[in-house]
Amino acid sequence: MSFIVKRCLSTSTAKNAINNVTIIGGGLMGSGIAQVAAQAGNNVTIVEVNSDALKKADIGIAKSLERVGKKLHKDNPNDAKNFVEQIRSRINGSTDTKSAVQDADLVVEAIVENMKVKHDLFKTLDQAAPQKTIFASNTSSLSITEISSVTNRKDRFGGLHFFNPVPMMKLLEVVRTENTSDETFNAMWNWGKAIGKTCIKCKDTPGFVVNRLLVPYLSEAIKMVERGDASAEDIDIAMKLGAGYPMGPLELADYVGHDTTKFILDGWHEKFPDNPLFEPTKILEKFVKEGKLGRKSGEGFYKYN
Ligand SMILES: CCCCCCCCCCCCCC(=O)CC(=O)SCCNC(=O)CCNC(=O)[C@H](O)C(C)(C)COP(=O)(O)OP(=O)(O)OC[C@H]1O[C@@H](n2cnc3c(N)ncnc32)[C@H](O)[C@@H]1OP(=O)(O)O
Ligand SMILES: NC(=O)C1=CN([C@@H]2O[C@H](COP(=O)(O)OP(=O)(O)OC[C@H]3O[C@@H](n4cnc5c(N)ncnc54)[C@H](O)[C@@H]3O)[C@@H](O)[C@H]2O)C=CC1
Repeated sequence: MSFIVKRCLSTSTAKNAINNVTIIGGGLMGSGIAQVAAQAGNNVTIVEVNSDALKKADIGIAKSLERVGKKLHKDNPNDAKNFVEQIRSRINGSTDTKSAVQDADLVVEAIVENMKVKHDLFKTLDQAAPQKTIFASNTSSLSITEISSVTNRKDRFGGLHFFNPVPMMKLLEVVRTENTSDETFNAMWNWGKAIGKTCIKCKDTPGFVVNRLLVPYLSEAIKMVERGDASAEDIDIAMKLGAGYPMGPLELADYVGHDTTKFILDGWHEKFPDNPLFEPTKILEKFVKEGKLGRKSGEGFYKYN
């Protein structure tokens, strides 16, 4: 009996199994997604625009894995080192989008938050990837239905929205459109669980669940600074000590990155022009113009070294 059960399980696992994962974009989010997939045993390929970007992703992943390795192997630095090397050996880098998806079971897109750029990418991916490949976007704020509209695999397309920093944040929003098939949704859901995330099911509505609530909150915090209602430091202290958040809203905005924040804001302003929450802000415009993108560039509301 147990043999039959096992055989049935392994057959269904094999059918929906996701082993080869290609992540497009190895920035803040893509490198974290690559790391957790590799930690779960997947063969991972990261696609970036050039070799410098791949190198940066590799360094970021190594640093994060060292933190995880130290925790897992507190008393044995050698085991910690082996852990890091073993996981890194499952991650390859490429600058050739087409060849990187040839054998992919799943492609997760984590490039800039811009519909046109995402459309250009998915047109290329749709031509290059085999029929079996599931496509997912990690978009924060764009419609998955609209992103998928340029492909011929709308049934094999969904959203996998991770949270920053990916290795630490337990949630994964699994987004299905009207066109996402049950098989695709189940494969994405099972993969999310297999890589250790707690999954929630979301419809393709603006901001899904978390960002529908988080964006107005961050937006109002930035407007409070702009109006001079309180300093960034005091607002952050207030929300940490008064509401129990691990980071204040301005620290969090620095953590997300102001280029991404501005992309989100501009996109929602275009979509909801009458909503004052999404009106352009001078602070964000200035930050992005000056290259002050937050933690990743060394300065935003705060300075980092
Ligand atoms: C006016 C208009 C404005 C428009 C505004 C529009 C705004 C739009 C923004 C929308 C944002 C969209 C983003 C999105 O789509 C969704 C998101 O991702 S939102 C972000 C969600 N993330 C959070 O909320 C993070 C909250 N912070 C935390 O949970 C903690 O602060 C954090 C875990 C990041 C760090 O913990 P902390 O105690 O503060 O610091 P430590 O450095 O001590 O770390 C604790 C612990 O964690 C380990 N660790 C941390 N980072 C990593 C890592 N990258 N890899 C591995 N391990 C990591 C660290 O080693 C520590 O472990 P110990 O065992 O405790 O030593
Ligand atoms: N920053 C955050 O906290 C979160 C961001 N997201 C979403 O994840 C996506 C990526 O965001 P981040 O990682 O923060 O951005 P990022 O700017 O850190 O990384 C994006 C990476 O994509 C690369 N890239 C751009 N075009 C590419 C292409 N055609 N092919 C290959 N690589 C390409 C860039 O070189 C860059 O390294 C966005 O859609 C964003 O909305 C989702 C959750 C949280």
